Amino acid sequence: MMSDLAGQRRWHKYTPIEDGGSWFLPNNNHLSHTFSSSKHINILHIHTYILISKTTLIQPSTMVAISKPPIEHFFLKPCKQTNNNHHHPTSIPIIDLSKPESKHQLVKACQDFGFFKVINHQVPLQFINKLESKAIKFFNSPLSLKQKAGPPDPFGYGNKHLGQNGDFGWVEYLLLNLKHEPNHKNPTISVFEDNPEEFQCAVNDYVTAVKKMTCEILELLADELKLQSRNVFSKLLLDEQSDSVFRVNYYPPCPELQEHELTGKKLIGFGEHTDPQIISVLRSNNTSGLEILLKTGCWMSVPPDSTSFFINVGDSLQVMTNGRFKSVKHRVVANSLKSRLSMIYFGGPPLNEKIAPLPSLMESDEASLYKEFTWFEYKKSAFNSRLSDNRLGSFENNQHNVSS
Ligand SMILES: C=C1C[C@]23C[C@H]1CC[C@H]2[C@@]12CCC[C@@](C)(C(=O)O1)[C@H]2[C@@H]3C(=O)O
Ligand SMILES: O=C(O)CCC(=O)C(=O)O
Ligand SMILES: [Fe+2]
Repeated sequence: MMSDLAGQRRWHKYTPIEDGGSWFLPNNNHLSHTFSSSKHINILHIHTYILISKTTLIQPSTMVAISKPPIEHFFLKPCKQTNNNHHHPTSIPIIDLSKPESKHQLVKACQDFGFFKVINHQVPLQFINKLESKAIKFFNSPLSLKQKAGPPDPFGYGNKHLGQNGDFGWVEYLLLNLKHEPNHKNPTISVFEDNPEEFQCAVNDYVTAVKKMTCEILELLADELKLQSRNVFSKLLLDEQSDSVFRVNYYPPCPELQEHELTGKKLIGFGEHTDPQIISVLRSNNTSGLEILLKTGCWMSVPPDSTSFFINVGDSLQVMTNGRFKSVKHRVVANSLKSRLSMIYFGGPPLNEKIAPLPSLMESDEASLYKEFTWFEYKKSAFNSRLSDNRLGSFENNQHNVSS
């Protein structure tokens, strides 16, 4: 069967191939070639590319017939278990920062979920709103302009590609380096033509306030864990050399998704993963999408709240607490009608910092669950991994060498 695809103007849905699957093709003048179903090649990479790209050229040499509906590859498997069990409803822990006695709850949240919501946080609303409006302006500007700040290597503007290893998502983002490096200019700055410094200023104000709140939380945690000093965690973020990053994610609405939502299908915005750093602090607009993986193996949707912060334990904090705190798996599903904008501060240690369980936390006969490594080593390995990989796996101590 041959299909001539010349001159398609809109997204089109086809059902032309033997297995009866339907598939989508973007509006793309360069797709003026003939597809033949005799050349079946099942490459997910190409399927997804064809599905999601409204702007990217697809080289004729990579054109293949598609035997399955590409949009299917973006669908997430529905959860068989239910999380709205009426007897034991699961809800996200809410920590009121104006009540220091909440530190007990804070530790419990890090142990049970690796995730919690923070209210009464003292981060000035004006910083949040200013940065949010500048970010929205950026994402709403022409693609050609945004691309001047890309591709992310790893910093800069990214569109649908996540990391360097073929992960995709229905998302655009700005990834910015917060590490103090002489002569380092964030790649995005030049894109804000009217006043480039203003954007950097908005980022600095926001990050400074969020970092302050984050350090307070880390100190409450250290306190409650009875660690030798309150600043064991926070000093890593406050260090001049702290390797922290900042990210703004923009999930455009996906109208094509509407018909599929009726059947309960979900589209990947940002695939499941854990964050490698110590701690991640997220603020989003009021569009849902974020989900966390519960111990039951069930994904729970996090109700959005633009006035609060959502915090998750990163892999490094899991290691420093020898597994007491959990680096939670999370993901974002795309929305058919509303855009989601999230801003995330990833607090990381200096590159040369040794990441290991804190001695004062270990019981006398307790063995480290992890091999010794520096943040540099872990980060390098993380950036070479795929989004959903179990990145800590190769740093775990196995049964034979735990006693050492
Ligand atoms: C596939 C990816 C994409 C990674 C690296 C690797 C695995 C984990 C991803 C994140 C998740 C947390 C923020 C980030 C900045 C980080 O440190 O790890 C992300 C990074 C990227 O978006 O580039
Ligand atoms: O954009 C979001 O809401 C979360 C994205 C995320 O988990 C990340 O960037 O690491
Ligand atoms: Fe994340």
